[in-house]
Amino acid sequence: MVVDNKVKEVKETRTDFYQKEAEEVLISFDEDIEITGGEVETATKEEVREMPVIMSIENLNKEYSKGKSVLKDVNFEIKQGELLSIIGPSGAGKSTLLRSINRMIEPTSGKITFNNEDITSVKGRELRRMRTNIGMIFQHYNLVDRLSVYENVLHGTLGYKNSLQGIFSLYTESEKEEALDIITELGIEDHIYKRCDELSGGQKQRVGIARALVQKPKIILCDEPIASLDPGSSRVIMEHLRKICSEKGITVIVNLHQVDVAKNYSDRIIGLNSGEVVFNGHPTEIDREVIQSVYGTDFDDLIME
Ligand SMILES: Nc1ncnc2c1ncn2[C@@H]1O[C@H](COP(=O)(O)OP(=O)(O)OP(=O)(O)O)[C@@H](O)[C@H]1O
Repeated sequence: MVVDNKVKEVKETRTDFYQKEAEEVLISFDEDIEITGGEVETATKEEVREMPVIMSIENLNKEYSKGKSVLKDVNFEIKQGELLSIIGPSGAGKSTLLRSINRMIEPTSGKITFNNEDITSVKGRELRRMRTNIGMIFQHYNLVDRLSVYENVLHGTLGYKNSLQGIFSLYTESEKEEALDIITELGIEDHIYKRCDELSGGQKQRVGIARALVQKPKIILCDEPIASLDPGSSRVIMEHLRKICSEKGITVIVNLHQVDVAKNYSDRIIGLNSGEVVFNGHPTEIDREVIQSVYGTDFDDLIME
């Protein structure tokens, strides 16, 4: 009886949480939120269709524990040079999906093809080579706090070095020049010799982007890049990501909680609900009905056993 009451209480609390999240998404969708700023140039549906495919995800499944699928038969293509946002409620599987793309998380089954090469089970040197092509930025930045901005950015080149060069942080003149150019592009050149723990969140995230860029990636994965930032800093970060995509032709994939931000900056949006792709389309196709399907939840599925 005590256990039954506890389960009921947990169920009600979690149901309230997800209902509140869905309501907040709908409210922010209806309002003009500060983060989105002014007009942003994104690709039309036709332009996205014309972009070449850089990666294919086929029948991707992930189970952390046997029989409990977190990703369920996920299928979609990623285009070269698009900004693709992944939206969905907490626990939908956004991080799992993003981290499966560079194999930080091993999928349980399915296939990932990158530049026509099956990367689902590559190992060792091949896996490292594949990862140099895929940069990543994180919600909590993942920088080395006691090192300077410059050193953190130069760390992005480590994927190209042997372990001895890496240990002694041996960087070439051209790597240093390039890092400097990228730091300047991101507007953090005044802080170049500062330790990263002296920076604001928005500045730290720009260091994270610069570190990903020196890696010369073809794809940048961004796991909730603005979740810890205020609206002003969030806008700066989204504008940089948009620019990287439009001007450098790098594919940017962003996990986002804010539908209005996804709608404003993306060329395409994928909606995940309980590990399934329930929407894959152009931002202009997002309406209240789509939001309900992405954020509507079968609450019984969310109860921990
Ligand atoms: N390492 C892990 N071991 C076991 N279960 C996990 C692990 N990582 C995530 N999960 C579970 O997988 C599901 C999807 O989690 P994931 O973090 O991918 O979702 P998300 O959509 O990114 O959520 P959020 O928006 O809250 O970050 C959740 O139920 C989560 O509890």
